[in-house]
Amino acid sequence: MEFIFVLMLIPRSTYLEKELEKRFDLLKLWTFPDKTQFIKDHAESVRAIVGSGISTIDADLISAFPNLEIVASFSVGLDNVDLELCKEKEIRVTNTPDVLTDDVADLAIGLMLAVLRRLCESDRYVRAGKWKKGDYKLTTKFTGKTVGIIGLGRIGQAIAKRAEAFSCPIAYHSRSEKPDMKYKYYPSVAELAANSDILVVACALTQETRNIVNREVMDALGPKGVLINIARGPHVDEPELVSALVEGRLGGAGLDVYQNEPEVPEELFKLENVVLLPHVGSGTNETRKAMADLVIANLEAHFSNKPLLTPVV
Ligand SMILES: O=CC(=O)O
Repeated sequence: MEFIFVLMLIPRSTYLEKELEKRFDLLKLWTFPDKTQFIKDHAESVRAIVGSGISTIDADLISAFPNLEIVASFSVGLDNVDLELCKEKEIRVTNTPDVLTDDVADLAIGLMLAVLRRLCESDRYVRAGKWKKGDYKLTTKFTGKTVGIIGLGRIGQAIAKRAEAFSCPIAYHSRSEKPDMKYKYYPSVAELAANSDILVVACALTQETRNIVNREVMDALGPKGVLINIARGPHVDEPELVSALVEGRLGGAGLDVYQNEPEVPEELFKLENVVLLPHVGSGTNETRKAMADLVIANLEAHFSNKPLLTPVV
């Protein structure tokens, strides 16, 4: 497909870049030192933007390209895209659901095990030669713990299925009860937290779910409770989380996402009951390739006037 200008905002996948280059005229924003000049020069030509889940696609960016037809995001989350404006301007939006569900759910379970069984800390113990001086301390059992999930969408359900294999009772909170689900529903997040050993954030980030894990929720989870966040940093009141962990009001946390990535509150670096990952939920070779293929398939469908594979708008 020649002379279709596609703008990629940040480098996320060399495979995606190469495959896009085979099919479109790819413009890589990060390679242009003067972004304002770049936008002036290419305002009329850009017909597609490839987003990434972490790059902001707001009113300013959208309005800078009057011939923009589609935003194809290399992510499932679209909280960084102004969806309302896209709707208004009839700009199509796609994301990459399903293909990353397993990886993100696997990682959530990995974080639960890592926090409760202190996997990272005991690895550091061996590497530092401390084992020769004595055994590592006892940790906390995972099997059978009650797992509370905020958001029982695709990823929430995949986490529930995996946790069930560890004999964990499952409970959840979502906007409304899902009658076809056998898990216990709590209409409030604080109630869910009070009745869970491990609380997992697995919902989309929206105005309603921003700071859904606040001080009240952390206090309800309590000094033995563990918070896992594989969704988005702004779901959690981060300064409150740091205080709760530092003061021992919360038992531990496994985090893949933060409010201001790649910044991570340094107070957390000292805590053994915290496992910190650099936003790698979908970060496997297999899944990132599948996500890239889906981005490309959506763009190809759009520019061949075929139905989009994973349309959101
Ligand atoms: O965070 C990653 C995604 O939304 O896919």
